[in-house]
Amino acid sequence: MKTNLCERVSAARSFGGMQHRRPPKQRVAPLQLVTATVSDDRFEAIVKSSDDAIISKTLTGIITSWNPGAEAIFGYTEREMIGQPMLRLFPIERQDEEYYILEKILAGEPVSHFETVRIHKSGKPVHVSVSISPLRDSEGNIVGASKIARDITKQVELESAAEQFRALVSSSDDAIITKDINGNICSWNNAAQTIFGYTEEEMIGEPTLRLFPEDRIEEETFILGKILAGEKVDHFETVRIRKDGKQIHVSVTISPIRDRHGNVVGASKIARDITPLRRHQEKLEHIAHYDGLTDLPNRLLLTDRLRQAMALCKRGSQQLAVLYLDLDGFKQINDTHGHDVGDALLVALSRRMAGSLREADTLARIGGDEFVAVLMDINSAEKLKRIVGRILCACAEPVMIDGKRLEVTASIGVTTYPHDDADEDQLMRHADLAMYEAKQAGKNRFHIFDAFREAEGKSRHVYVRRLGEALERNELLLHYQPKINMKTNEVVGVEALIRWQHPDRGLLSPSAFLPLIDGHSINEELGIWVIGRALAQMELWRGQGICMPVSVNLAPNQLQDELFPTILANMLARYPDIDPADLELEILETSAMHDIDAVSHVMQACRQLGVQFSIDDFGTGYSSLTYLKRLPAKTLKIDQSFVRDMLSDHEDLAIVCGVIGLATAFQRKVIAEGVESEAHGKKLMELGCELAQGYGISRPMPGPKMRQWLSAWNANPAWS
Ligand SMILES: Nc1nc2c(ncn2[C@@H]2O[C@H](COP(=O)(O)OP(=O)(O)OP(=O)(O)O)[C@@H](O)[C@H]2O)c(=O)[nH]1
Repeated sequence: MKTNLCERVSAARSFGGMQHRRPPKQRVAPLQLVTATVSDDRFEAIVKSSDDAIISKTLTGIITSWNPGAEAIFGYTEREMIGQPMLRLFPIERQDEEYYILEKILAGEPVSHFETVRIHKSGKPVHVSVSISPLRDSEGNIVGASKIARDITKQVELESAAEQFRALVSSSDDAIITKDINGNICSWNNAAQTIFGYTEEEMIGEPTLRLFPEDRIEEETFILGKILAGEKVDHFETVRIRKDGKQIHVSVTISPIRDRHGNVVGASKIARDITPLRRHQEKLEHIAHYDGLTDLPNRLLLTDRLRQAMALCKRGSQQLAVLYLDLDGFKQINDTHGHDVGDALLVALSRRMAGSLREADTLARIGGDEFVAVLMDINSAEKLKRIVGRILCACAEPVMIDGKRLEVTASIGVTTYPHDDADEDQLMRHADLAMYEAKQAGKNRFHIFDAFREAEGKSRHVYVRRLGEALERNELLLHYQPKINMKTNEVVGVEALIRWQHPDRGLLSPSAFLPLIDGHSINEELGIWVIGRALAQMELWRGQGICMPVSVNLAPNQLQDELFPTILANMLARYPDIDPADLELEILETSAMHDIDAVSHVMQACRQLGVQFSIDDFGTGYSSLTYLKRLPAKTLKIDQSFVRDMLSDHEDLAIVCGVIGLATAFQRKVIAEGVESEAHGKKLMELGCELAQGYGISRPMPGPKMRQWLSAWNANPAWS
């Protein structure tokens, strides 16, 4: 091609040389003058009114005529172009075309519908289709050329755009499909073939429904409805079926196709295969919601499922159970056999446990060797216990791993909803607390969370605050219950008992508020307050000539407080006239047993101050004799529960006898609480217990009433 072009160029140049031999002023006649046959006004009118450029030029390429069409296409006026070389319109890279054209013309040959590019006066390219014919004089000599050029820029641009579009469609990774208004496919690109597996031949004219899974057929109605309404369906994620039957996830955008009147005549659809993306998402979601080792739901999914289950329960008035399970002795397995064996055991046990649950239940692994199960539709305690028992068995059965027989057990905490009316986090926390209790109780068992106790716990802080206020507002007071020697009828002392004069609820006995602050430090505060108030009362009575021992109850933790003896010493120092031996501190048998070393140490320090001790509720704490020996208590108080029933219950009577025997053996005094009748008193004296306290003698009374009571008692002794 290149050689041809060169040849064309050199031929044209030599032709150009020939032109130079003509006289320079010789002018080529205008087209209309040299055309022998058509030279009338009509011809000129046609030329002038033509939309095409009609131009004539000499054999040297000099323009000799230029019609308005040429002006419209190339931008130059006739005046600007007459006498100018035709080359002025040629882009540099196409200038050799002029030589080629002139060569053809010189050879008497026309150039037909030659599509090329010329330059508009503005510098913009103009696409033209040119036809060039030789112009001859009357003798038939070729004297020039006539050229008709049609502006085809728009057409070329359209074709180019269409071409680009075709390239785009065929190289797209997205399926690009068009369909008619009936849903039949009109075009199908390469990517559509790749994505759906069908060739163009197989799909043209076919309904797009062929790609729809059966359960999604109605989507086509929805899509067509939108399209007919002139609306677009944007990034609609759905599922389609490949030729090989496999399901694929696609994101489709469907737009209406309109004719030039604006009527919707079909739809174009761009479908992207998002199956890998979806799989990836599913994988990520799985990782986010399932435990990597056991493939059980993790805490996140569990919380979600529990929330749904709770909503279901609320609607259907059913009950669910949350089980918090922790394996017993799992660390030992890891330590002895290695982590991998531990892992294998976790997997084996989680399968077993899951197998012992029902379809609707959920088992989740929430960490190390901890699992949570949500059991649905638990309508009886028996059913719950049966399932929990099954899980315990599933865990306790040996597992063979790598020829090793491994055995663990599980501790399970249980709570039920809505009985335990908490949110999902609290339910798990409650089950966890119950699991801890199961561990404490010896493992390989379950413990059911006590929602009632928890409710009490909630009101506890309210009580603590309220009791603090009660102390400040002087709402607390002491009542005193006499203790007598039944044999001598002598009043041997009184026990100070706390009361709360509640502004709304009236006079409250300790059982109404002390259990609610059990374990809280306000207990010790109250204990100190009681001692202070009792000492003040003793001082008052002394002024009235009443001198008798007063016993007060110590808070359980007071005996573990090393500072207590110092506090007590300071209090006693404020009442120098009171004999410390008249102050008796009553301690609970159960709290004294808690830390025998510390307790006996504090008791000894208090004894040094001169105060006495008695052990309250004796018989309820199963103290060992060794403990009893170590506690420097002068008196044992027989718990009222034994005393009250000893007349009818042989076992209680045996305990009362036992305590009296112990007191005698250890040379302690013994006093019976809960003496309600004369018969009780007589029996106790028979058994060797002379000291007594109870409703049969007197109810507790305010301090100011004591004087009156004492004189009445002395005047009328009930025991003889
Ligand atoms: N093999 C294995 N061990 C784990 C994994 N996650 C946590 N652990 C171990 O599991 C043990 C769980 O601790 P504990 O529950 O206190 O151990 P335990 O012996 O069962 O103690 P108790 O519950 O009091 O009976 C720890 O030793 C953890 O290191 C795990 O994914 N695989």
